[in-house]
Order: sequence, then C-alpha cells, then structure tokens
Amino acid sequence: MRFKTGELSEKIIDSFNIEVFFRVFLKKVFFGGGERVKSRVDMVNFDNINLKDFKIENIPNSGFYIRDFISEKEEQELLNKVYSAPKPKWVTLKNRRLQNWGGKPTERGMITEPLPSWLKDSIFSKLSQLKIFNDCSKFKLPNHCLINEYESGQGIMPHEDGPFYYPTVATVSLNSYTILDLYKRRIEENFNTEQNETNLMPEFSLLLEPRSLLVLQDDLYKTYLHGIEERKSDNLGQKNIMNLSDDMDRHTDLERDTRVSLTYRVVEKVIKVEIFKKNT
Ligand SMILES: O=C(O)CCC(=O)C(=O)O
Ligand SMILES: [Fe+2]
Repeated sequence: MRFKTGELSEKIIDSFNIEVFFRVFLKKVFFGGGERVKSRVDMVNFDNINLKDFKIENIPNSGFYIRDFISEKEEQELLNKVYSAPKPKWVTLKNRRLQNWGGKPTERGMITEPLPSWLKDSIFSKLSQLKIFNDCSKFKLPNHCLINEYESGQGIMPHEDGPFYYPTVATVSLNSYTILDLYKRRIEENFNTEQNETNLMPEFSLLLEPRSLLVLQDDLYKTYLHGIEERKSDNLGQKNIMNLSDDMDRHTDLERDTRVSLTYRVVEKVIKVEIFKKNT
C-alpha cells in the first residue's frame, strides 16, 4: 500500500472527525449536554492509524515509509532548533556533521540525558500512535537522537547501527531528500576496509523525502547495511528505488540540498547515576 502526500494527515483528520462525531453523539444521547465535549475531544487518540499500512512492499522485513510525517511548520521549527544549538554540540566529520542527544552509547551502557522537548514535541505522540517502539519492553519511546547534517555531495558509508541500540530506527528527514542504499551484509567479507565498502553494490534503495519518516527494523536493521552515496544529484531511474509513489517519474533528476536527519533510537542499557547530596 502506498500513501501520497497528505494522506497521513487526511487519515488523522478522518479518524479525528469520526471520533469527534461519536463522542458528541454519545454525549448528546447519554449526557445531554455540551460543556464536557472539549475535554473529551482532547482525549482523542489515533489508534486506528496502523504502521502496517505504510509497509514498503517487496523488500526484506521490515521497512516503513510515511510521507509528510511532519508539517512544513514543524520542519522549520526543528531546523531552527538544530541550528541554534551551541557550536560545541556539533561534531564535524569528513563527510557530515552531527549532534548527539540523549547521551553517549557505550558498551557499559549510556548515562542518559533527557532529550530536549523540541526533539519530542512534534514527533513522540506520532511515534507512540504508530506503536513503533512498543515491542521494546523497557522503553516505549526513544531515549537517543543522532542529528546528521549532510551538505550536497556528502553522505555516509555503508554501515550497521550495531548492538548498542534496540533494533529499530526511526528517521525523520528535514530540508532535502536523499537516497538511502541498502546492502545485504556478506558475512565472509570484512567491511572494515574502505576498499570493500566502495565495491559493494546496493541491493535496493529508498527515497527519503523532506518531512518523511523511515522506520527500519528486523532483518533490515540486523542483516543489512545502509549508506548514502556522496552525490550532488540523483536520477531516480539509476537506482532500484523501492518506495517510489505512483505520482513520481523514474526519469526525474533531483538536486540535493543540505539535508538534516533526526535518527531516533532506544539505548536499552542505561547507567543510573546516583546523585549524592551533601548534608549541610
Ligand atoms: O541520515 C540518515 O538518514 C542515516 C543516518 C545513519 O545511518 C546513522 O546515523 O546511523
Ligand atoms: Fe545508520
């Protein structure tokens, strides 16, 4: 099943209207008044939005893609916050910059720092409506977010996200599209050398549009590598893109702009820090 621009919000509005209709109807019949409708409307949940409806077909399990997961306004607010972070928050690498939020995952565990509210406000309620992290027994929502910024022409080498994280990743893209390449991990190969990595051929690719959400879990997390080629433009026909909607033409050339991605994950092993208060 594929969803076009705006369909998520239409689904939300539909379910919202139906819920409101029934709540107002039941209230009129059973309670005979109108003054409590507002608090009941505030209780509306979007349980009937199902992640399964956004499953990317014909790829290994499991990948989900939601266009227009956030609005343009939310995107702009997030970008403003990302770019108003203190300068030392940025770590500059050869082919991208990043900000780490939530703590540093290590083998021993992560000393958690609460995620700032701006990273949660427009995202967390939707992640929980979609039950994306619900199978994670310990945490039902992410406690870690890595922000990557790629200028046009930058990318990230094929890699796996590894054992520090619960094997689900939810990525929100801001400001520009990119193309994520998925590579089947070949156990006999040593991926530590750059030579091997550049020789790899992606098995398939995914188009990540600005404001979209991508969820990778199961095999796609555990046995596939993902990466972004260092390119300034892409022709949609050049790659085996598996989530193109019917309204997109495979002959399209796209120019990359600066892309910011918010990569939400759960670090299950956390270290509790005891804060000793001096008795004065
Ligand atoms: O920018 C992206 O979408 C991918 C980022 C990524 O793979 C990572 O941070 O591990
Ligand atoms: Fe990654």
